[in-house]
Formats: sequence, C-alpha cells, structure tokens
Amino acid sequence: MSRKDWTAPAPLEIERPRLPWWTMLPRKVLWVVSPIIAAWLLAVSVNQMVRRCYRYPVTITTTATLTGVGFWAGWWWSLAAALTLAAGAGVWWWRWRESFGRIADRQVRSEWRRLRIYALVWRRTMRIAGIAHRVGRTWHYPRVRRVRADGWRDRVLVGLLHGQDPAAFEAHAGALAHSFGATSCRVRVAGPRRIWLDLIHRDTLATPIAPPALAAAAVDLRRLVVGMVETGREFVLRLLGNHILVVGSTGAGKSSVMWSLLWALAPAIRDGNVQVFGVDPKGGMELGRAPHLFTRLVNDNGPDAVDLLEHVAALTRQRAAMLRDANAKAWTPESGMPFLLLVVDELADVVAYQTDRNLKMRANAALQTICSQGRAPGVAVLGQVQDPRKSVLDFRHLFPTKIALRLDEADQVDLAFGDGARARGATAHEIPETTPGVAWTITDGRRQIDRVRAFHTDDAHLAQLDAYAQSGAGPRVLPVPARPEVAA
Ligand SMILES: Nc1ncnc2c1ncn2[C@@H]1O[C@H](COP(=O)(O)OP(=O)(O)OP(=O)(O)O)[C@@H](O)[C@H]1O
Repeated sequence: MSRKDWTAPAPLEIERPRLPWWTMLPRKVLWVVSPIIAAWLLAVSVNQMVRRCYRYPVTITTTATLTGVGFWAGWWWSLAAALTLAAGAGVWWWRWRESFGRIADRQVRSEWRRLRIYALVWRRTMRIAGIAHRVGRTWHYPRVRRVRADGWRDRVLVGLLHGQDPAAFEAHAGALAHSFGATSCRVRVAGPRRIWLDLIHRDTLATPIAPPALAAAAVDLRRLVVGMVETGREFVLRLLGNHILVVGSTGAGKSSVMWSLLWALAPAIRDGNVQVFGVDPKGGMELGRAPHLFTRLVNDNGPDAVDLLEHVAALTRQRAAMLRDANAKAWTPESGMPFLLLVVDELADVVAYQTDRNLKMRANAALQTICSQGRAPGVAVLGQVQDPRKSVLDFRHLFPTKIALRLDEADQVDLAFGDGARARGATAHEIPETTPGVAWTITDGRRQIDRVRAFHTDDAHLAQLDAYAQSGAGPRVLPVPARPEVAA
C-alpha cells in the first residue's frame, strides 16, 4: 500500500472528561481538606433542595407529607390523607371559586407548567436561539426566576446574564413562543437584569364586549371606562388634561373607541357639564348616528369645519387667559365652565388631504393651538386617523394617549407609538381583521403597553345614547370670541 492510499483518521471529536480539581490533590492533602469539601457539597445540596421547595412548594409539601404519612402510619392512611385533601380542594372550589382560582389553581398550574415546559426545554431553547452563551467550556444560561400561569398566559421572570439586554429576547420572541407552545411572546422589563416574558396562549379579547348600562353616577373625567384590558381589568381612559389619538386601518373599529368614550361621558353630556364638538369629514355617516350628543357638529372638512376648530381654539385661549387671571393652574368642575371635548373623525381629511391650502393651514393652526394649550383649561381632543405617518399628522406628539387598532404594516406601529414599541410587544399589525375594536394603547410617561378591546356599540346602543342625550337640559351655548384671537 503506497502513502497515497492512506486515509487520514477522523479527528477525535469527544471532549476529554473533566474531573473535579480536588481529585488531583495528593492523598494527604485530600485527608485534610475532605471535611471542607464535604461541608461544601452539603451546602450545595441543601441550596438545591431549598430552591426546589421554593419553586414547587405545593407539589413538594404534598408529596413529602403523603410519603411521610405512608412510611410512618401506613399507606392506607396516606391514601386517606390524599382523599381528604382532594375533598377539601373540591369544597374550596365549589364554595369559594374565585379565591380557589386565584390561589390554589394558579399555584398548582404554575408549578405544573414550570416542571413540564420551562424546566425541560429552557436550556435547549436558549442554546438553539442563541440566547445562552459559552465562555470557555462553560455554558451560561439566563435563569428562570419565577413562573406564574394565569390560564391564558404564562409570565416567566427571567434573570439576564451579565452583558445581556432585553433586546436579545425581543429578537427571538417568535422562536420562544413556538418553543413554549404559545401564540405570541412579549418582553417587559421588570428591573435591572430582570425581564418578564409574557407567553400568550389564548386571546381573552376574542369576543365583542357589550357596553354596561348607561351610568347614572357622576362621571369622573380621569377614569372613563371604555372597554376591557386583556388581563380582565377595565380599559380606562383619562380625558382631564389629556388628548387621545386613535390610529387604525379602515374597519379596524376606531369609531368604537369614540362611541365607548361618549357612552361613558353621556350623563355629563346630558347634564351640560361636558360639551362635545364634532367634525365628521365623512358627511356625518359616523357622528351623525347620535347627533344630539354634540353641541356643534359639522359634517365636512370645509370652511364650516375650520370655523368650528377655530371656535374651539378661541375658547381654549379665552379659558387659558381666565385661568391666568384667576391664578388657577387648571380647569376644575367647580369653575362653572363645562369641560370641552373636540372629536375629529378623520384628522387627515382636515389637516392633510384638504385641497384648499388656506383652509388646511387654518385647520392645522387651530388644532395645534387646542392640542398644545387645551389640557390645563379643560379642553380635550379625540382624533382618529388611518395613516400615522408624520407627513399626514405632524403633531402626533401632542397627543399623550395613543391607541393603535389594527394596522396594515409593521412599521406603522413605531410611527404611531414611537420607536421601540413594536419590539416591546405592541404588535398592532398582527391584530386579525376578525377582532375589530382590539387595540394597543400607551400613555406618555408610562412604559406599560396594554392590549385592550373597546366596547361594541351597535345601532341600538347609539339610538339609546342619542335619546339619552336628548333627554337632558340641552347644551349651554358658549359665546364665541372674536376670530383675531385665534390668529394671534
Ligand atoms: N369594539 C368592537 N367590537 C366588535 N366589533 C366592532 C368593534 N368596533 C367595531 N366593530 C365592527 O367592525 C366594523 C368596522 O368598525 P368601524 O366602522 O368602527 O371601523 P373604523 O375603523 O371606524 O372604520 P373606518 O375608518 O372605515 O370608518 C363594524 O362592522 C363594527 O360593527
């Protein structure tokens, strides 16, 4: 056989087995340090046991108790104890279902999911997704600190590695969702080197939500209930000292946010404590469904609409001057003046698509005056727009609360909310067409982004709302200041 016919042997691919360092010590030294090593091993084992008890308290306590009873008193007694425990849980579930669900069911479910899902595939998933890191021969994994299973989602508190940031998880949100059997995964920052992964299993907002009975109680302008948050909480909007921008493609359900807000405001509107001005460039097809709610309603985007916007801008300036004179910081119900709400059904028609340049400029100036000066003197704007681009609405930043319903493109999410919102989980572009009224919402100054659904107000609700508004004392007509004030 010539040298040419030789086949190079395959390189050895196994790692050399590693023995603990102390096994290399000379025997005499080993005798001396063995108590220290034994104490250290004991401490490690105790630490592991305590951790397991902390992670699975119900499972470990129950198993240990039943096993202890079995050894100590006999296995029939152990079976009897298990049956007593099950009967106790059954009575708890039957009589006090809410507390059973909140305490026992959640705890057992959390332990089960941690054991069955996260303990089993966590490390493998972290390695394949490239989130775990290898330094030398050692793999470093982000640590699962806590698991809370709410039924419709799992919340997993994760301790980040040194040098790692939440973006590492945000970039692999899809892979994490698939690996852990969820429909989506969101990342929330919980604190330094701590993030929550929200792994969603079921959409709690899948069915439309009817509005409650028209409120008889006093209306709180800081807390108007307009729907439900996916966690089951009320979806609350603040009108006092705020403006709200609603963004969504056609048919996304923008008007349901507006009608839900007017529904919550209805008693105050009926009593004249809140006055609503409306601009509906679609010829009254939307706002004209309950016209008696409006002190003034214009059904186009022409001169009348601009007059109305300038009227509200003038009232805003007038009120601001009155507050200044009275040394008051902000509007209060005690001021005797009604709170003003301006609703613009499609902002783009008024400030961008208007072909008359003069009208467009006047509308922009008036709206910016109201948005920039209206919060303190009790004037709020609720604007709706389909296209959140800056070229369409360049004063989006003047709306502290933003609500994004279904959007056509992923880029529109950050346009609506600001940079980074999509990566933090506000996936408005993924809202299906089958769930109109579902939205993401964010308020300036708060990091929290909520997934919500507005109430579904149908024709019968709007007829009821209109009749309810009509039954009141009727709006107090406010004097219109002279126009030059607006231009000033
Ligand atoms: N919150 C909701 N829950 C259930 N269905 C809703 C909800 N909001 C709207 N819908 C339904 O979705 C459809 C479209 O709603 P809507 O007209 O409000 O959308 P839009 O965003 O205002 O559309 P456009 O921009 O074309 O006016 C309607 O059939 C309506 O009944």
